[in-house]
Amino acid sequence: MALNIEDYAIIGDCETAALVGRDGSIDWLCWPRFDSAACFANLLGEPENGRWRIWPIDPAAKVARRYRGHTMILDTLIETAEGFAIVTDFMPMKIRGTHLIRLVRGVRGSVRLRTELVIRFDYGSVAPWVHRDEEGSLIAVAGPDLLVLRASTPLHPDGLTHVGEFTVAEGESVEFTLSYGLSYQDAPRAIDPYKALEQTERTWLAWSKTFEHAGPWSEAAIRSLLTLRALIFQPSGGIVAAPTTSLPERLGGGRNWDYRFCWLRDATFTLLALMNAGYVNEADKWRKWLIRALGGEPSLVQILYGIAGERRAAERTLPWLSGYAASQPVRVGNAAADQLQLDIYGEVLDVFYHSRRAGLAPDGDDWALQIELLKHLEIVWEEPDEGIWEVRGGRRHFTYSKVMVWVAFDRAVKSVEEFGLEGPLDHWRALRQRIHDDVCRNGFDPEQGAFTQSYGVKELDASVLLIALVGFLPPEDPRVRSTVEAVERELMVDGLLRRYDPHAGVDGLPGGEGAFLACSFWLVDNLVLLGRTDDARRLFERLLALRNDLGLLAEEYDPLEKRFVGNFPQAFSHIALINSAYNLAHTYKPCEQRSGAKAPADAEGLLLPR
Ligand SMILES: OC[C@H]1O[C@H](O[C@H]2O[C@H](CO)[C@@H](O)[C@H](O)[C@H]2O)[C@H](O)[C@@H](O)[C@@H]1O
Repeated sequence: MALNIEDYAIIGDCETAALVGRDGSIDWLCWPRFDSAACFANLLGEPENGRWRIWPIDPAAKVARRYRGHTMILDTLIETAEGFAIVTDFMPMKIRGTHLIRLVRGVRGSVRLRTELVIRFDYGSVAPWVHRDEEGSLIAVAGPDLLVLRASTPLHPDGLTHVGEFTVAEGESVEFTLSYGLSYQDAPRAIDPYKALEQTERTWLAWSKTFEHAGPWSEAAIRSLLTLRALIFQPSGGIVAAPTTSLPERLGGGRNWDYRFCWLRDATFTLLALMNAGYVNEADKWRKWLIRALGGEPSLVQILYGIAGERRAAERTLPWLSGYAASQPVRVGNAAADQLQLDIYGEVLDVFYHSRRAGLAPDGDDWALQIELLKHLEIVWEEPDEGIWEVRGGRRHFTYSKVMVWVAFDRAVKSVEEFGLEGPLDHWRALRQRIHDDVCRNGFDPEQGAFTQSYGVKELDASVLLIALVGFLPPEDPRVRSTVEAVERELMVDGLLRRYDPHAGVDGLPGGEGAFLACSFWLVDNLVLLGRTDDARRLFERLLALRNDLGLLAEEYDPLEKRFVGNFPQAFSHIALINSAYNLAHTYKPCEQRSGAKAPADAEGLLLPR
C-alpha cells in the first residue's frame, strides 16, 4: 500500500523521475522516460506491483529527510538506539546510461537495514526473469526491458522478490546501483556511484546557483524551481505536468488522470516562471519545442503532446492496478488531447511575445507560425470549448477561454507595435476590441458583480482570477475587485480556493475534489495587484505551510482530510508558487510583467534586494 502523497520525495535525471517514500520505498518509477511504463507501481497498487525498499530493521528508528542543498539528491537520516546512518538516493544525469543509485552510509554506531526489491515491468504486471551474470549482478529481463542491480551486499531470491540484510557501522558504506537497459542490447556497464554522486551534485548546484532571489521566500522558490527543472525532459525541452498518473483528485474517486504529457498551458506558465527566475536557456529550449510540436496544419494543434512532441495520447485503463487509496480507474494516456481549448492560443502567443522581449534570438519561424495560429483562431474563437479545466461534461463558452483569445490578439498587436513585425495590425486591433466587448458583455454578471465561469451562467470559477494577471482589465477596474471578492466568497473552503463547484455538473464527473492549489496562488497575485498586501502575505504563508517537509506540492489539497490529492509533484502548483513569491518579494513581478499593470507599492514601500 502506498503512503500519503505528502510522504513522497521526487528524485530524477531530467528524463524520468522516481518517488521515494518516507519509509525508504521507491514506489513509482517509469523508465527510461517519464511516459514509459512503470517498473515500480506500488504507488497505484500493491507491493507486488513493484517497489524497492531500504529501511532500518529497528521499528523504533526515527527517520527524517532532506534534499542535499539545492539539489535533487535525497538524504534520508535514520537514527536507532544503536546508531545513525544516511541513505542517499539520486539519479545521475545521463552518465553512460540511466541509473538509480542508493548509498547507505554509517555515521555513528551501527545500523542494521533490510532491502527488498520487487521489479514488475509494464506498470506492475510483468514479473521478469532474473538471473545473475558472471560478476554476480542481478539481471532482470522481460520483453524490451532490462534492469541490472549491482550491489555491494548480497541479495537473495524470496519468491518473486529479492531481499537482503546488512549492517553499516560508522565509516562503512553499502552501494546499490540499478541501471536500465534494453534487453536486446548489452547490459549497461557499471559506473562509479561516488563519481556519479559528485557529478550530480555539481550539476544541480551549478544550475541552482544562478536563480533570481525572492527575498524571504527564496528557499521556497528555489525548491519549486528545482522541481520544475526535474520535470523538463532534457533531450527535447518538453515539460511534463507531473511525473505521475492517476493520483486521485478525491481519495477513492474516479478523477484520476495521466499527467506525464506536455500541456501547452502548463509549460507556458512554467516557462514564464523560469524566465523570471533567470533561466533563459530552458525558456529557449521550450520555445523551440513548441515550434516543433506545433508544426503542421494549425487546425490540428493539440492542447497536450508527448514529451518529445508526439501527438498520440490514447487513454486506457490498467485494471490490474487497484489504484491509489483504491481510487479507480488507473488511467494512462489522456483523452483531453482531443479537446478544443481556446486558451492555449493566447498562452502560446504570450510565451513567444515574452521570449522576444527577453531577447531570445528570434529565428523567424515563430512569427510565421503565430500568424497561422491566429488565422485559425479567428475562425474558431466563437465556438464553445472544453476550457482550462478540460471538462468532460460538454463544451461551453468559458469566460477564461475567451479572455485568452483576447490575449492572443493583444500579444500579436504588441509584437507588431514593439518589434516591427508584419501585421495585419488594424485587423487584429479591431478583432481584439470585438473579443473584449464580447467578454465584458457576456461573461460578466452585474448581479453578482463578477465574471462567471461561462457566458450566461451564475457559477463562478477561479480561472477568472487570471483576467487582471494577463492584462485583460487593469486591477483598478471595479469589475476586477468585485470578481475577486465574489470568488473569495463563493469558492473558498478553509481559506483555500476550489477551481469551481464540482457539484454544479459542469465537468460531467461524479464526486468532488480538493482545493486547487494554483488557484489559491492566483488569488495571492490578485491581492498583490489590488494592494491587499497583508492578505496576500497571509494566504501565501498558509499555502507554503501546506508543502511537505521537502517543499513539494501536489495539484490539490483536501481540506477535510488535510492531505494532498492529485498528481505529484505538480508543475502548475509550483509555477504558481514561484510567481507569487516574486510578486510578493517585489523583485520581479510576473503579474506586472504579464498584465502591464503596476501593483501598488507595499505598505512599507520596501524593495527587497535582488
Ligand atoms: O480534472 C479534470 C482534468 O484534469 C486534468 O487536467 C488538469 O491538469 C492539466 C495538467 O496539469 C491542466 O492543464 C488542466 O488545466 C487541469 O484541469 C486532466 O488532464 C484532464 O484530462 C481532466 O479532464
